[in-house]
Amino acid sequence: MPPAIRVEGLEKEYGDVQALDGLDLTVPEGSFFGLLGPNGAGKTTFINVLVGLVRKTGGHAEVFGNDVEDDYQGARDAIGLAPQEFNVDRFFPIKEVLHHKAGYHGVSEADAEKRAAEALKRVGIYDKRDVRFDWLSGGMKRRFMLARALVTDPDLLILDEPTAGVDVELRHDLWEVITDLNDEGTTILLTTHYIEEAERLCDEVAIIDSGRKVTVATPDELTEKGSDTLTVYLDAPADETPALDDERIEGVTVEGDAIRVHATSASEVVPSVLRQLEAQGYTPLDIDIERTSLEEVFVDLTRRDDESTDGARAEDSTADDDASAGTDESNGGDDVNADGDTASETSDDERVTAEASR
Ligand SMILES: Nc1ncnc2c1ncn2[C@@H]1O[C@H](COP(=O)(O)OP(=O)(O)OP(=O)(O)O)[C@@H](O)[C@H]1O
Repeated sequence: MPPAIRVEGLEKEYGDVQALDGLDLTVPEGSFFGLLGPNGAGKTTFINVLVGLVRKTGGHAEVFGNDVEDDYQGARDAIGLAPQEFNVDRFFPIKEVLHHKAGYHGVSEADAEKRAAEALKRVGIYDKRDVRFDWLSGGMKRRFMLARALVTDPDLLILDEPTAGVDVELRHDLWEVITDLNDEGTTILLTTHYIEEAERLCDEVAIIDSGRKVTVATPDELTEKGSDTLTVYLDAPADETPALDDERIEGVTVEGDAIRVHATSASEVVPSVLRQLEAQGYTPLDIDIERTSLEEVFVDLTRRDDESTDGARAEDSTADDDASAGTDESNGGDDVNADGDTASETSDDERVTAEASR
């Protein structure tokens, strides 16, 4: 069985902007895979290439072995996408929006109805089935986006910041729904700015920056890349930095009565540090261990040193709005299916492309 996603040397240029710059990534079937990256890293562009909303300018991309361009329908039918934007037809009851969506992907009329009901039940808004999208609350809209992604019973569920701006309770509800789906075998690709979300849910995380992969690892492996801080509080201020001999120690600093020891795993060096301090005449009273968070590792791995960064990001932010809607302005709107989709899909993801490129 081919992997859920395999991309090699993937490139996308928007005029002068290199949104994807030789991205290599493999998402195994059945995994819960997180995609992290700072604003403008290329996450949405990557997703849009997979679902056929943006045409790549180089490299190779396939979904369950289907080339995203040469076998667009095969790739697209395997994917359920919950995009960042609420790109939903607002004039129909939500159950009809789901029927249309299922029908577009070849699901029969009778099955479409059943699937729509199941999807709405799963996300907890079945009682709202006759309501138009606009009349749903913000939280229900987020639930609906997930239902719409599920209605085709996809093998690969792509969630682009599914919990952005939702309250804690809904976030936990959505986590439960997607965790259940993953347990049932659905591969999940999740982009998020909530590091805690990636840490809790994902079995593997890819960090991308400037359109390239920085690293792929489990959340645990990533946090191990950072260093912890062990603080030892003494009975009196230290006059000088004690010499601590242990190859696991990366650095020692002193601040009054606090000695801070940086090490890959602070808890492992506690006995050795205390023993050495006591041998040098210090009296430790208390200790505190601060573990590196995935967030710190992430910031470290994606930190940009040059000062031009802020300016570059500021410019990015306007284009980002377009990116998330799947348009492709600088290329004159060369999206793969901006024009190619039938009316039955015009209420869906691809309609946005057409609208946005007007
Ligand atoms: N339609 C477009 N036209 C021109 N430039 C674009 C377009 N879409 C995206 N870009 C640029 O491509 C780069 C990658 O954008 P993309 O939206 O894919 O990043 P992202 O990682 O999804 O960001 P965010 O986390 O802010 O959603 C950015 O520099 C962005 O400005």
